[in-house]
Amino acid sequence: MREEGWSVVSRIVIIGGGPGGYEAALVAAQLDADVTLVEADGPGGACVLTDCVPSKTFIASSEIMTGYRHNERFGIRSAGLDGVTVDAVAVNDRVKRLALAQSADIQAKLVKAGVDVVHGRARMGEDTLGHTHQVLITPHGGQTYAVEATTVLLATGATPRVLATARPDGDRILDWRQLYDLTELPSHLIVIGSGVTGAEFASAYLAMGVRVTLVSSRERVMPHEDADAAMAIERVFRERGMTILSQARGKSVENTGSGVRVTLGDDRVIEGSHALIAVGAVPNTADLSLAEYGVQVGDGGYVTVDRVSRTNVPGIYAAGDCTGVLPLASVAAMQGRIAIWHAMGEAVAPLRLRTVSANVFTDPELATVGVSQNDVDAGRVPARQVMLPLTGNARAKMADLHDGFVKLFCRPATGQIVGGVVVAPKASELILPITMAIENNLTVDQLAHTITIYPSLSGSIAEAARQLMQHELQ
Ligand SMILES: Cc1cc2nc3c(=O)[nH]c(=O)nc-3n(C[C@H](O)[C@H](O)[C@H](O)COP(=O)(O)OP(=O)(O)OC[C@H]3O[C@@H](n4cnc5c(N)ncnc54)[C@H](O)[C@@H]3O)c2cc1C
Ligand SMILES: NC(=O)c1ccc[n+]([C@@H]2O[C@H](COP(=O)([O-])OP(=O)(O)OC[C@H]3O[C@@H](n4cnc5c(N)ncnc54)[C@H](O)[C@@H]3O)[C@@H](O)[C@H]2O)c1
Repeated sequence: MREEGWSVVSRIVIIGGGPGGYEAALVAAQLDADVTLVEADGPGGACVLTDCVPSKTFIASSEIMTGYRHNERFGIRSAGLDGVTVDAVAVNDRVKRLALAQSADIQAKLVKAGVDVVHGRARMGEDTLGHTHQVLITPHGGQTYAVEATTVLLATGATPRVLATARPDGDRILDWRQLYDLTELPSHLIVIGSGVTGAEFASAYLAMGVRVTLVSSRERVMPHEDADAAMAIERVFRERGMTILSQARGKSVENTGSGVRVTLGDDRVIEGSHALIAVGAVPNTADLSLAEYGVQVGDGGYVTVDRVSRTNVPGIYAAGDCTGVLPLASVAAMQGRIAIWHAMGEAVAPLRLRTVSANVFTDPELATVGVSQNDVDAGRVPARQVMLPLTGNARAKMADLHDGFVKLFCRPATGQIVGGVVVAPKASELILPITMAIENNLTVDQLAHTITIYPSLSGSIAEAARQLMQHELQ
């Protein structure tokens, strides 16, 4: 804590107003720095305007449809899904309205904190080899001017990767940022790419009643996620009628005027009404004059940073998706805060990825934290583990949940919890106790002694811990 009356004035320029940039700006303002944030599209960045927030809002609408689909099983009779229609314009308007409102909230917060928010673009200027860095700022509709900054934070995010033979046209061939301009639901959506983005949209459109074909380049969907979890979710997708083409690559997509024709790597052709291209993202680092300034950029154009967000050039930091460290909003925000704390001489702990929890918002959801099955199987981390299906859980039975499980990993000798996976509705809310256990070095014994609500899905987390205790005694 600083003593009363102590203040620092420091010219900080932040390029990019997503979570990496705006959270950093708030920390800088709190520390009395003179801070300018330059954002091309709107406060909140792509996270709030086009990526994370809109997709989760769309998924919230799809969950309402899922509720209608299951009501008969609970003895609730309605006209069934026949009487339920999706007003695509209303759904998408809501998505865009909430995104803009969130962006406006962030703008207000930044202004109130004293951040100078510039709507425009910025890049590095001339390297004068002095103690400050020149940043060139071009406000929308204005003249370019230069600012000398003691600290620069690059937080420019990433953009959907484009396949040259399947360029999004905003009409029938779409990237995930163009989906919300559709005025009708697709009749048959072909999703190319089964990473987290592809899986989330495939799941949400399927729930909306859309016919979905998922083109998956690997043997299973979400190849970077826990294999048991990804296979459980793939099984649910198939049971609900999704067509999944495994080990298939989208080679080209053609807009035929009335639909799309997708040619796969093995020259098979599939037809649908629309195609969603979800084949990853590329960092927004090409237009920042980084090479001229000597800022090191690694494979794929990601800015190279250390665990306190420093680039190789003193005074220049980077945070978020432009660094490729772990493309999550939560990680971007922490990298940004760490950069400012470090730059302003505050006590700062280097970024720790060990306790970052992540969630895939499919139905059911998939949440993970800590060491993974791959780490254990490859012998990188010695661990004991248990995988407990939710089918035995009383609350799951009441809610008619058949798919899902809790998996826990702990140290063999001490029982210290080191990782976990939850596949369940709202797994994003259920992963927290495991995250807290890892963060605080708790053991399965301590977790098992925690009294949980009965009946509750979280009861299965304590139950999994109990099973690992029993295992220890054998
Ligand atoms: C479909 C989708 C869903 C996602 N869902 C989740 C989720 O549920 N949870 C989660 O944690 N993460 C999610 N993510 C990831 C998350 O959106 C990103 O990790 C996060 O946006 C990264 O924040 P950032 O600050 O690095 O960049 P961004 O949010 O991309 O913001 C960067 C901003 O910088 C601006 N910019 C770029 N260049 C310049 C320049 N030269 N001058 C001025 N401004 C510039 C850009 O216009 C952009 O607005 C999702 C991603 C996608 C694609
Ligand atoms: N809920 C969340 O937190 C959330 C949601 C979406 C994205 N994200 C973040 O964004 C990151 C990137 O995810 P993503 O899914 O956008 O990208 P990704 O790179 O993880 O997945 C893209 C997939 O497309 C495949 N692919 C590439 N070319 C293809 C082709 N021609 N045909 C078929 N498949 C092809 C790749 O093999 C890969 O599996 C994630 O790791 C995650 O951190 C997070």
